[in-house]
Amino acid sequence: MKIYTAQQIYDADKFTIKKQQITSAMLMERAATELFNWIHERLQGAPVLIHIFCGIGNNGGDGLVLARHLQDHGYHLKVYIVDYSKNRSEDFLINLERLKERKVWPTVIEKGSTLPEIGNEDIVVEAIFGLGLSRPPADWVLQLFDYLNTSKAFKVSVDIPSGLYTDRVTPEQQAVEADFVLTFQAPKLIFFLPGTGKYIGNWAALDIGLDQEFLAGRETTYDFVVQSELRPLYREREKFTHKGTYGHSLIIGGSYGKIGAVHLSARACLHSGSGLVTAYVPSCGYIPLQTAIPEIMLLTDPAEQQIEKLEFELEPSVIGMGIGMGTSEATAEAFSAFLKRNKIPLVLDADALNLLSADKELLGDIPPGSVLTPHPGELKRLIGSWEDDFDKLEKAHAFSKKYDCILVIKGSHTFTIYGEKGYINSTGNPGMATGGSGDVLTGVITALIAQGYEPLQATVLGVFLHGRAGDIAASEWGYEALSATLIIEKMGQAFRSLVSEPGKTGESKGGK
Ligand SMILES: NC(=O)C1=CN([C@@H]2O[C@H](COP(=O)(O)OP(=O)(O)OC[C@H]3O[C@@H](n4cnc5c(N)ncnc54)[C@H](O)[C@@H]3O)[C@@H](O)[C@H]2O)[C@@H](O)CC1
Ligand SMILES: Nc1ncnc2c1ncn2[C@@H]1O[C@H](COP(=O)(O)OP(=O)(O)O)[C@@H](O)[C@H]1O
Ligand SMILES: [K+]
Repeated sequence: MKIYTAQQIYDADKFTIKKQQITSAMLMERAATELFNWIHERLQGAPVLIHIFCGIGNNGGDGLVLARHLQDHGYHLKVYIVDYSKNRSEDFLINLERLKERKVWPTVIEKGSTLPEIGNEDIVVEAIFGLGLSRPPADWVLQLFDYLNTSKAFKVSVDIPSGLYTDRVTPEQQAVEADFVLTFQAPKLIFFLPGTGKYIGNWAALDIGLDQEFLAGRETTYDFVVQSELRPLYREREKFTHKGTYGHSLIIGGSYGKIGAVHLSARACLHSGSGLVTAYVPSCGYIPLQTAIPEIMLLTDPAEQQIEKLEFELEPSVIGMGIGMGTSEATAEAFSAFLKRNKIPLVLDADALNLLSADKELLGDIPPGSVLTPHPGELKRLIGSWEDDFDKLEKAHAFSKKYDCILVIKGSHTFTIYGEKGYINSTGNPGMATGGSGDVLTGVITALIAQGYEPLQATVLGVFLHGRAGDIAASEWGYEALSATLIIEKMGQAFRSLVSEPGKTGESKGGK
């Protein structure tokens, strides 16, 4: 699902209006009718009080159309005009007249107005600012946002939470904290970034019939990856195949007290379809790993407690490395010498990333197309600190281009960055914020590369399946009890769901 910029949406509006020979007011009618249908379907005429706060632009116009439809269907409502400017849009004015024809007279809220009482059981719909916000709102408007935020009423934002920009974040940012955002046509990038996503409890994208051909023709930087896009990538196993068909993964890592990390990666790799899995660990890992996972093979470093040599004859299809490996001087030296010799594709995580951050020259030695999977702390060490999420993305793209690597920014919505492009993951849950879940991801991506998936496809698919397995595990165990091992156990179901379930598209988890 492409993520469009505000300008691309405005362009699509214009194109659609021209091609379908409709007026902009008709497009607004269509958009707001979708809003109404969504709400009506859920409320079914319930006698709840709905407060609708409208701005004076087209976002406010949507609010007015919604108010008219709710009024026509007998809902109990109060409508307000947040009068932050005298530049009313044409379609706002048309719809204000249409509402007044129904004898609904909105209350004007301006600087100094007493704000309306909102009950805990009421519903607030806010259509104050949409994509058009271009400068900080006036203080009294910000106070209104605060007032809405302190209310316990369920808050629905139209298109985006008022106060958020679509293409930047400001340090003083103040916005409506929406329980639900009903957004037009496609989700917006800000829904998925930690700094702005927290204003979005949940969201749904409403199809307002913008021209599909025009939209499909737009180049976008980001894609919100949904199941229907991944399904065609999935390679079914064929009958006359053998373990050699599905690659040999080598998992390198571990140190005294952190052998479990290799256990998790290797097991995840095994359960994600790698034909063969070997682990390379310090000698202290031999007995526990051999005992815990009989299906894998082991190579050991001569050193007992940490990796100090990193030499082996094996020629695996791919190497996943760094988990639990430590960053001691001896390990760093072995790692550096290994990188100079190695030509095999790499998936680098945890301490491999920390070692690269400590000596950035080593980044020149990683094979092109390698996958790096940092969590935010590791990312900061790799690319330096950032001012906000947009700055972070810019630096991540620059890093990926400079070192020709795939950068996986792990988080609530994991971003896979490769060159100019970014892929936003749609699966996963806060239960996965538990030690070892990243080690599992390393194993999953490694296994997919071993099976012949291109590294970028393997990464995007692996991140999705890892999150899906976490979601399946959470539905059974809840968030608190979720553990990395439980994620691995659900990998099979995650693969199966890719082919057997229809998959949701227009609606997703939010940031709260
Ligand atoms: N035909 C269309 O273009 C459609 C637009 N739609 C709605 O239109 C919205 C965009 O509408 P607009 O472009 O009118 O913009 P908004 O309604 O978001 O904002 C209103 C106007 O306020 C002004 N403004 C921006 N920041 C301000 C500030 N801090 N203080 C005071 N004034 C400020 C701007 O001039 C802006 O145009 C979308 O988010 C969506 O809700 C939908 O109705 C679908 C169709
Ligand atoms: N709140 C969350 N929502 C969705 N996924 C999450 C959340 N928190 C963590 N995850 C996922 O769990 C994994 C955690 O990785 P990481 O921090 O490296 O863990 P560890 O180092 O303990 O293995 C990542 O894939 C991340 O995307
Ligand atoms: K809004």
